[in-house]
Amino acid sequence: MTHPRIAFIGAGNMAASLIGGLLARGVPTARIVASEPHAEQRQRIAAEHGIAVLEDNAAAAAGADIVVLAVKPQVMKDVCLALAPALPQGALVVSIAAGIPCASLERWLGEQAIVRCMPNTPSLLREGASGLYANARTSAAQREQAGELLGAVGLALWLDEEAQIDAVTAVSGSGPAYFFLLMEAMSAAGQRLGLDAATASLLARQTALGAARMALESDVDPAELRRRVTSPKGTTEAAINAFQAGGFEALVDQALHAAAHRSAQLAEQLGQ
Ligand SMILES: NC(=O)C1=CN([C@@H]2O[C@H](COP(=O)(O)OP(=O)(O)OC[C@H]3O[C@@H](n4cnc5c(N)ncnc54)[C@H](OP(=O)(O)O)[C@@H]3O)[C@@H](O)[C@H]2O)C=CC1
Ligand SMILES: O=C(O)[C@@H]1CCC=N1
Repeated sequence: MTHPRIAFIGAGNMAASLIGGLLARGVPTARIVASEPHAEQRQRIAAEHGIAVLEDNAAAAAGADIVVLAVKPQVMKDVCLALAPALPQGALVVSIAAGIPCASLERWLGEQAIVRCMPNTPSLLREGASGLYANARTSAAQREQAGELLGAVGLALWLDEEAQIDAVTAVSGSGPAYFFLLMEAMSAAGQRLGLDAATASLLARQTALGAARMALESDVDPAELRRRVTSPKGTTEAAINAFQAGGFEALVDQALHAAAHRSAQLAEQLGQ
């Protein structure tokens, strides 16, 4: 199988997760290159993953079949304007930036096949979840290429409308952080209840893994799985009642709306 040549522009947290996941899937190191302005980060990523990490974005993009834009939304315009003349003919651009719409990328890069996607960091373990949206210039073969790229590191779902990316960002793009927050809070509470830090943390993390696997691997929906843990007048009921008295569902709703709103706001602020 011939692997496409993939260039990552920006080698930060999300790029490193995708790179790690792709390599674990068997993509040869020689097919992946990245660029990154800071020498220390270049050396770290190169040493960790065994790929070439260059200083110059244009040099990294040269000869690439897929150029993944993995810089922060705040620098995306400048990066695109500088990169535009160096984009290889026929290359597919994949943007993972929160907020930045395809129309802005097209304005900065020129007439270009662009897939906008929202991945998440569990891609590193090939347990990622991404939503993808392709602009009108993207061919069927390029859509397939993008689907394979993100599908190699986890679940990759195509979206009907670009605006849905804001919701994907709120649910799964930012989502790992919510579960980490819950693990932190459960671990801290466990310690206050008398467990040592290592035991409380391990119990919280393993329980998250077990619950996630049950929710994904059984035919039973999470609400029923929760009911099966919740004995009438038992300990779980006491905990769930406390969550609900504190407005847990409303708080989750509020948090996800804040994330989606921030994604739309980034488009307004940075997409011009
Ligand atoms: N982190 C996540 O979980 C997710 C992030 N994303 C998106 O991925 C993108 C990257 O986020 P994340 O990885 O968290 O951020 P990071 O800051 O970790 O990564 C961005 C990288 O780009 C580098 N960079 C800065 N300026 C340039 C430039 N001009 N050319 C090339 N590289 C540059 C940064 O270097 P330096 O730090 O030295 O300035 C940094 O290493 C964002 O657009 C974000 O919205 C999407 C989904 C999930
Ligand atoms: O926090 C952020 O803006 C990025 C996008 C999704 C996850 N991290």
